Amino acid sequence: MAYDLYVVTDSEVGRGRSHFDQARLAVAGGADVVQLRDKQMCTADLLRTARGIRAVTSTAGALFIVNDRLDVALAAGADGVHLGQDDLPVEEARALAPPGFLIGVSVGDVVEATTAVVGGADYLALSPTFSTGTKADAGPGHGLRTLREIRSSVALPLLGIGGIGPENVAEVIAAGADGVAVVSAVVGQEDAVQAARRMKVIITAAKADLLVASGRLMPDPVQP
Ligand SMILES: Cc1ncc(COP(=O)(O)OP(=O)(O)O)c(N)n1
Ligand SMILES: Cc1ncsc1CCOP(=O)(O)O
Ligand SMILES: [Mg+2]
Repeated sequence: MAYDLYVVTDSEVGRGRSHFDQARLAVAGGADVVQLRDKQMCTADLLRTARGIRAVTSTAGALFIVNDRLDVALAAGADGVHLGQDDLPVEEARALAPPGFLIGVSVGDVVEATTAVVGGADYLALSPTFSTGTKADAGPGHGLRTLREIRSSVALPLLGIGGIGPENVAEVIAAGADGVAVVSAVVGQEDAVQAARRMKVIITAAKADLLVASGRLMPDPVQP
């Protein structure tokens, strides 16, 4: 399961585009995962939107995650749900979800990370990794030292989220993240497809650098 580039939709940052259009552009640019995140829509609209994004992500071979709402995720046939520390506890979601349904959990330290693992999480997101203007209540960034600590404590896929863009994504991967979740770096850009492609290129190169450094991949030969 690839989590390299995980794009979260946002009605305020998304330049007036619908969640569906943000998702369509994200997958056209190579996003591996799309999350529908909306705190304002009524449940019926959220479900209609989720069904549309389910279709476009399935066609593209990308994963589809719904933020907060296990009920909507299940009704739309999403691949999973993302839960924060104040949302439905992961063990409750696990008990309700069918086998194979993905549950992601936001964590801020090693204790929250190990608790989420015990509760049955499938992936973790260090939230926020850096400070961000996109989520008003996100608080200060936990930073790369915390990311490294979590990486060395848990084996689950680990994402960075918050304040990540082309300028710092390679550092986040080098610190041990399996991928990054972004809002403004993709859906906030005028050319969201190109922005996603650029992020993917940087992530892929950063992962290749790590493999070379670990001796598991031969470097490209230097051209004469
Ligand atoms: C991939 C990912 N990581 C973190 C979050 C934040 O979740 P949460 O802390 O529950 O905050 P809200 O997004 O619900 O405001 C996320 N949504 N996705
Ligand atoms: C949804 C969310 N959860 C933690 S930070 C964040 C917003 C990240 O937005 P950006 O990528 O624009 O910093
Ligand atoms: Mg939440």
